[in-house]
Amino acid sequence: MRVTTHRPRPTQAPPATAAAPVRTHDLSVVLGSSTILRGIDLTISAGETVALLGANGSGKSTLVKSLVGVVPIANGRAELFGADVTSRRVPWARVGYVPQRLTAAGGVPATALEVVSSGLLHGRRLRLRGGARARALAALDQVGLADRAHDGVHVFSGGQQQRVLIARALVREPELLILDEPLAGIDRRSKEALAGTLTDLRARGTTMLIVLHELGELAGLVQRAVVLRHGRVVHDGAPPRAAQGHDAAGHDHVHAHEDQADPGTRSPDLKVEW
Ligand SMILES: Nc1ncnc2c1ncn2[C@@H]1O[C@H](COP(=O)(O)OP(=O)(O)OP(=O)(O)O)[C@@H](O)[C@H]1O
Repeated sequence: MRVTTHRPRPTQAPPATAAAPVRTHDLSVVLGSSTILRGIDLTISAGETVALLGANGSGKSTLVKSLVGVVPIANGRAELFGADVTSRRVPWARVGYVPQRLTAAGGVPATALEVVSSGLLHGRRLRLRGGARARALAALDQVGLADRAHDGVHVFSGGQQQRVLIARALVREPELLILDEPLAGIDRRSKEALAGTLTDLRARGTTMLIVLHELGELAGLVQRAVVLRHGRVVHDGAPPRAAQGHDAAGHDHVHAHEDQADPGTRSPDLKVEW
């Protein structure tokens, strides 16, 4: 069943004066006694699709968490749509965020429609408005799960649960979508469905920041890659090509871990494996 009730997004470019969806300046994050991010300068303009890449522990999740205010900023600043993320001015209704490795079920029996509808609730709105059901169905349709709307998410596969959570972020029709490892641990069919969803969103002008371990199914979608190593940006530009043989069946995807890599002895071409 295809439900096509979502409202078309205007396609015209934002005014030249519009604040960038994401901007950081000299951003540093300290967790415990460790400096996790150092001097991050990053601007993402409206409509861009940016991959945030890097080895395990390089700071990717910490960076997106600092953008959505989940971890404190030690130095510098981060802004969403021109509003400092530590202020009350952030237009959260314009932002969708799906954290890493969160299941939709959470031990609570709920249907996919209920989980997605909850995305329309927030601090000041604890009751759903008219039209919420149609919007939730449309968001489920965007991730290819409209026909499973009334099924309990506890019976869904990991990939389907991930798609429900993405639908929960999409139901508010965010202008900025931040996804942390959306492809991790999901089956190939779900990956392809997700790639299709994100391609549609890009066509509608949604700005996307996607944390990825490797480009994989999203290689054709990503326009720009920001690569972190040891909490610093070491590349910001064209997406890298996959390492030779990385896509081959049987490749074991062994990746260097930041904690294990010794900067003094690392070979020059052991940059970040994706
Ligand atoms: N709450 C915390 N307290 C102390 N250190 C932390 C905390 N959270 C994360 N770290 C450390 O910060 C570093 C960066 O972690 P982060 O999760 O941002 O990396 P990542 O690039 O997203 O890795 P992965 O690809 O494995 O998800 C790691 O060394 C991690 O152990």
